[in-house]
Amino acid sequence: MIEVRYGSGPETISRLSTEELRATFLIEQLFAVDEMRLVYTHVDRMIIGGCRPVRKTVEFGEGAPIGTPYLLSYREMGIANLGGPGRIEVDGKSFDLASRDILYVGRGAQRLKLSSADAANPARFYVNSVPSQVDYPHRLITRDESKLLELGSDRNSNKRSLRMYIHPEVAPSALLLMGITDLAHGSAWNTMPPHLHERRMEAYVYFDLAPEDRVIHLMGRPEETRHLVVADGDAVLSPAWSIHMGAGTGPYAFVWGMTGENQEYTDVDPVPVATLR
Ligand SMILES: O=C(O)C(=O)C[C@H](O)C(=O)CO
Ligand SMILES: [Zn+2]
Repeated sequence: MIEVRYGSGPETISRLSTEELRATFLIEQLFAVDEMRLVYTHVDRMIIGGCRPVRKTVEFGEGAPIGTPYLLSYREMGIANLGGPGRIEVDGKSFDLASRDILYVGRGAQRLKLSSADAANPARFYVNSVPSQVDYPHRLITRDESKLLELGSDRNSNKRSLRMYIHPEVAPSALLLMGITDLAHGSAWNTMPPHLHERRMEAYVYFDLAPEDRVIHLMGRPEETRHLVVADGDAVLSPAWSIHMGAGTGPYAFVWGMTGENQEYTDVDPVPVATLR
């Protein structure tokens, strides 16, 4: 079984109730204990998943739910570890992931096994997978190997460190991009100025949020924004027509993943804040 999200067009967003908006664009509490939860989205066919192996090794990779021999017969995948140290075995080859490392899994992988080094401090694995017709080797990308961009300012409460992991300048892939952004202490706003990228969709998962805190995530057309109130471990879908930005009531970080026509991180149209409605 795989959950399916069909998404929605920009013309319907103003008619959706809060619950409908959440059911369409928000994936709540993604990180299931001892099982891989996978959500198949029809937003550029990105599959989003999450898992916390605590008492056992979690295995996945079957293709039946998506009609292919294996899940990754025609797909590539990024798996970020957002928790304690963990291990991923891909067809018998082991990769040890520290917190904030990302594993790139190339097309053709068949069986994946996920485990935690310490059940008291379990790994938290976050998955983005997109269609691929190219073979790139599996590759562990450590936090130190990622490309760091320091963004924002204290004045705008949007200081943050953006790290690119699956990106042409760091680790090649067919069409997946993936990275992690950390807000600086005292800053609240991510993705400022907001932007659109007509040629790519995007997904965020927010993490390292205290249980009592929330991120107010803004989405929608610039001239008609909506908001989603998001908790730790929730993922948000951002179709190509939607802005994506947010402010937290406390410290947080998020993983961003993208796919579409290109991998040009700078192929974006900034939207001046003053034009938002
Ligand atoms: O805080 C940011 O800025 C981001 O992390 C932006 C995302 O990477 C993004 O929206 C890429 O298109
Ligand atoms: Zn973006």
